[in-house]
Amino acid sequence: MLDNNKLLVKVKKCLDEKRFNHSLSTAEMAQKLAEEYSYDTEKAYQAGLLHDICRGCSLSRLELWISESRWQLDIWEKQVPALIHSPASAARAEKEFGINDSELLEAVRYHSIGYDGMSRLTSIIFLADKIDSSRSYPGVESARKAAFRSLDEGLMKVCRNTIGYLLENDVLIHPNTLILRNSLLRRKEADE
Ligand SMILES: Nc1ncnc2c1ncn2[C@@H]1O[C@H](COP(=O)(O)OP(=O)(O)OP(=O)(O)OP(=O)(O)OC[C@H]2O[C@@H](n3cnc4c(N)ncnc43)[C@H](O)[C@@H]2O)[C@@H](O)[C@H]1O
Repeated sequence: MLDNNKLLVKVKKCLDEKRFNHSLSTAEMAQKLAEEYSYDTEKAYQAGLLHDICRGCSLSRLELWISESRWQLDIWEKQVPALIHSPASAARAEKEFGINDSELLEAVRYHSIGYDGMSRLTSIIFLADKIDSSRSYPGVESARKAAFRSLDEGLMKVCRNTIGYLLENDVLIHPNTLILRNSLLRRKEADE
């Protein structure tokens, strides 16, 4: 595993100040969630730091990162340029940062859209990206509290916020997030 200080310096070079601060607070939130849910806090912190390393890249650069990697875009991601930075960040983490931990890379790759059946780390990064201390949209505080009651409760709130936000903006919603939300709802109903 890379030394955290070296990683911070390298990640800082990839991002503007606002994005770097978001990545840092996502890493800190991921570390807290990992502690809460008995996961490797160091790995969660590093995944949080790396999750957006391609967020500032041009579309052509994003496509280049993907084309030179084993990662692929699905048919929905191909239609939403704002989603391409996630698989591209996984590709860059692997190639430029030398990360070879497949669980960490998968958490970076799926941090925007999630999917039903996510690992604990992927769930933590999906959540941390949306509830980190730099976010201030309506409903974020309630999602933060839910995330520390249970991972599923946090995921449910974050899916609801994300889907509502995308509907409000009349944009395409990736089906992974809809399927994740339906599955969480089913699990909740089965537990009641
Ligand atoms: N399932 C999906 N299908 C299709 N497109 C998707 C998607 N999930 C995310 N996207 C879009 O993909 C982009 C990247 O998303 P992410 O990968 O989740 O977030 P980001 O890089 O930190 O992006 P940014 O910070 O610029 O985005 P924003 O504040 O608008 O928002 C980032 C996130 O913060 C939350 N959020 C922000 N403002 C909100 C609001 N007013 N209400 C509720 N939730 C809000 C939402 O979860 C939102 O996705 C975003 O533009 C997002 O809209």
